[in-house]
This record gives sequence, structure tokens and C-alpha cells, in this order.
Amino acid sequence: MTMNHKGDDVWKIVQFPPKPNRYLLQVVGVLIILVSIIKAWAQIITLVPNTSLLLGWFIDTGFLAISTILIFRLSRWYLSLFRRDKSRIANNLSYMVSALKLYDEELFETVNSQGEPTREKRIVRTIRILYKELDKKVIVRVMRDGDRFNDQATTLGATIEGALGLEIETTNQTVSFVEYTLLKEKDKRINLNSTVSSVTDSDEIKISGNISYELHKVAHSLIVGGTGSGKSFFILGKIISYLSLTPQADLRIIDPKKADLSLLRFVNGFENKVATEASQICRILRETVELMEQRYATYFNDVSAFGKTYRDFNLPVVIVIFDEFAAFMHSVDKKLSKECLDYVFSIIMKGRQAGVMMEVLMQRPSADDLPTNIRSQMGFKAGLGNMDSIGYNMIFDTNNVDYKTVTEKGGGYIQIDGVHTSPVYFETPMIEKGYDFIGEIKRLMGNGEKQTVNHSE
Ligand SMILES: Nc1ncnc2c1ncn2[C@@H]1O[C@H](COP(=O)(O)OP(=O)(O)OP(=O)(O)O)[C@@H](O)[C@H]1O
Repeated sequence: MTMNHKGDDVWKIVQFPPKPNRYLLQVVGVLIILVSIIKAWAQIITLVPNTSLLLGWFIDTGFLAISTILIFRLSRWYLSLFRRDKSRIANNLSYMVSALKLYDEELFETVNSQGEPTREKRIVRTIRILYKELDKKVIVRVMRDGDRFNDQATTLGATIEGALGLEIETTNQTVSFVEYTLLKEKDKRINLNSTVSSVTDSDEIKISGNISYELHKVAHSLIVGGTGSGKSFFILGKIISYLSLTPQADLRIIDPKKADLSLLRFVNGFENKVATEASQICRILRETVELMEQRYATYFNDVSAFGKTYRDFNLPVVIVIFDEFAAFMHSVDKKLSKECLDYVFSIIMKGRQAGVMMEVLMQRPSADDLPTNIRSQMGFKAGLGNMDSIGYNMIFDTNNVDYKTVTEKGGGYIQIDGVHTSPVYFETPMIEKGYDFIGEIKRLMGNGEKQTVNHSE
């Protein structure tokens, strides 16, 4: 039987009712083991012919050692049958089963010690709950066995949170179980200045205390959020993070609404890299596709490039940030929107290896605004602020999540490929009041002095 170590990667069953403490049975059992082995030893010893003194001493010592080991092993096995899972998690979940009466009892006819017939209640069925304790998480799996607890399994989230005093990170519902993943430590909002790792060669971007990802593994992003949800702060924060990478990211900005992002056109180094008009937008996208093709032609043109990415050639990541994507696609004529969409599609399908990425922002996702073949390639998806279930389903392609009301500015749900299996609640990096985005971007761009980007394009 597995012991209950912290961080064990083993499923354990929550015992209900808990095993009773049968001390008398334990003592008697161990005594029987002891006496039987001593008796057996005494019996065997009489069968051994009494030869020399030395041989006799060896035989006695050998039997004594074997008997001691046998007594110890057998007793340990016997006592393990009575062992109770005393962990706080097991105790609290067992208490929850009792408090919510997540078990069925039936009346049984028996005979009491005076020989009179009596009736006694016995537990005949209990909800089946398993749990696993990891370093940073506790996973509670409530089984759906087709009994009356089947539907209850899906509604136990808040009660389990209360019982364990931990917060649910994700809920995963299948036909045979509902799995609640709880965080041992609450996720913490981080400050913008700790979003980029100081480790050289790292392209790790931190989003919160518990959430981070490597940019080259995730590639394209989708950020959705209504007015006031914190979308602009999030993307401006990300721009600061991207510009803090080494080599510094090469950003192209598309802002058809001529809002905050378009102001970057006044920063040295962003000339010709900010587009607000349809024709400029199409030009920026076309040039980015050409750059991508050029990278493939220069760096990935023979077998020596097998398995390599843009990072092996120390090329900067190129990120096209496309704000108000859906609104733009609706506002331009069909021919132009098709041309733009073709460029976006091309980047999304081929960009990752060459380090050419798309970051699409929009107010509300709908199947018409963002075709499924593009949406499914987005490794990073975030929905900020409150959204209806159709909105969430459109972003995350799942309707098995119990989304909480978002009250915090910059709060929402996020799902990153390779990091999460379903969307989790998060809060965007904190940006203090009066933060000078443009000033900071200017500083990172070297105030228009020569950039420190090390590439040959
Ligand atoms: N990460 C954050 N740190 C600190 N404050 C934030 C953060 N995100 C949002 N806020 C607060 O919420 C307000 C609205 O955020 P923001 O302007 O980013 O919303 P939005 O979704 O871009 O809305 P709009 O589309 O109208 O610009 C900000 O002015 C700021 O006060």
C-alpha cells in the first residue's frame, strides 16, 4: 500500500465511513503472529540433530534472525490492514461525504447480543471520491457511476473548495468522472516588470505567479474582451515584455480604430510598422508574409535546418499585433478582407518555425469573425472580463467549464497550449497608475538610436 507522502503522484480513495480503530484486534493479531512463529521455531529446533556446539550456535542464531524478520514483516502487513489515511485532504473529504449525506443506508434485520431480532442501518452505497496530491496542486476526482450521485458530482466544486480551503483552478468533466484541480497556493497577480525572465536565451513570458509560457512553443495568440475589460493594458504590457526580450522582438501594429496602439507610430523604430488604414494594413501583412518566406528561403532551405527554428539562427521574433480584428474584417470590402485573411492564414499556418507570429485581439468572438482553421491554431487564448457561455465556448472550444463572474479589472480566463488542458482564471500583470507606456517603449527602443537587434535582415 502506498504511504501518503506530500507530492505523491498516486490516486487514493477517500474512505467513508472511515475505518474504525480496532486496537484490540491489532494487539491480538500481532500476539498470534508472535506466538505462532516462536512455537514453530521451537518445533523446528527439536528436529535438528544436536551435533557440535559451534554448529548448534550457528543454527540457533540463524533461526532467531529468520524468525525476527518474519515476525516483523507479518506484523507490519497485518497492521497495514487497519491503517487509516489520516491526511487532512482525506479527512476533510470524508467529512464532506458525511455532512452532505453522500451515501445511502438501508435497514437490515439482525439479532442482538440477547438473541432478540433488531433492525440496524448500514451504509450500502457511497459516492466514490479519489484524490491525488501533487507539489502545487490537489486533484479530486468524483466518480460518476450511474447512481444518484452521478449529477451531484458536477455540482460539488464550491463545496470541495470549502472543504479543502483551496481554490479550484480547472474542472474537467467526462462521462465517468468530474475532476477538480485545486491550487495549493493561490495564483498571484504579478507586476509588469517581472513578466520577462532575466535568463539569457529565454523567451519565457510570465503572465501570473503560476502561469508562464515559452513564446516559441505557443506562437499565435487570441485575446478577446469587451470595452473596459483590460485588453489594452494587457497588450501594452505584452508589448513591453516582447520589447524586453533578447533579441528584441520586431513588432508590427495594426490598429484600425486608431486608438492607443496607433500612437506607437510616433516612436522611433516603429516607422512603417504601424497601420491604421485598410491599404496600410494589407501592406504590413503582405510584407510580413514576404519576410516569413524570405526567412524560409535563407535559413530553412536545406536538410541542415532539420528540426531548427528561428531561435537557432538568433533571429528576433516577429509579432503582428492585430487589434479589432473582427471589426476591421467587417468594415472593409470583401476582396480586401479576403486578401488580408489569406495573409493572416498564411502566417498562422507557417509562421511558427520562422518566428513570425500573430496576436489577434477582438471584442467578441464569433465563428464568422474568426474562422475555425485560424482559431484552432492559436496556442494562447485569453478571454477578459465577463462573457456569456457562447463567447467562452467560441474562444476555448469547450463547454465543460464553470466560469466564475469576473470582478477584477484585467481578470479573465486563459488557456495556453502545453500549459493548460482547460481554461483557468487569471489576472493580467498589474500596471501601476500613471505608468508611462509610450515612455517605456521609447526607452526600450533606444530612443530611436540604433537597435541592439542581432539579425541579418
Ligand atoms: N493590468 C492592469 N493593471 C492595472 N489596471 C488595469 C489593468 N487592466 C485594466 N486595468 C484598469 O481597467 C481600465 C480599463 O482597461 P483597458 O483600457 O485596458 O480596457 P479595454 O478592454 O482595452 O477597453 P477599451 O476597449 O475601451 O480600451 C484601465 O484604465 C485600468 O484602470
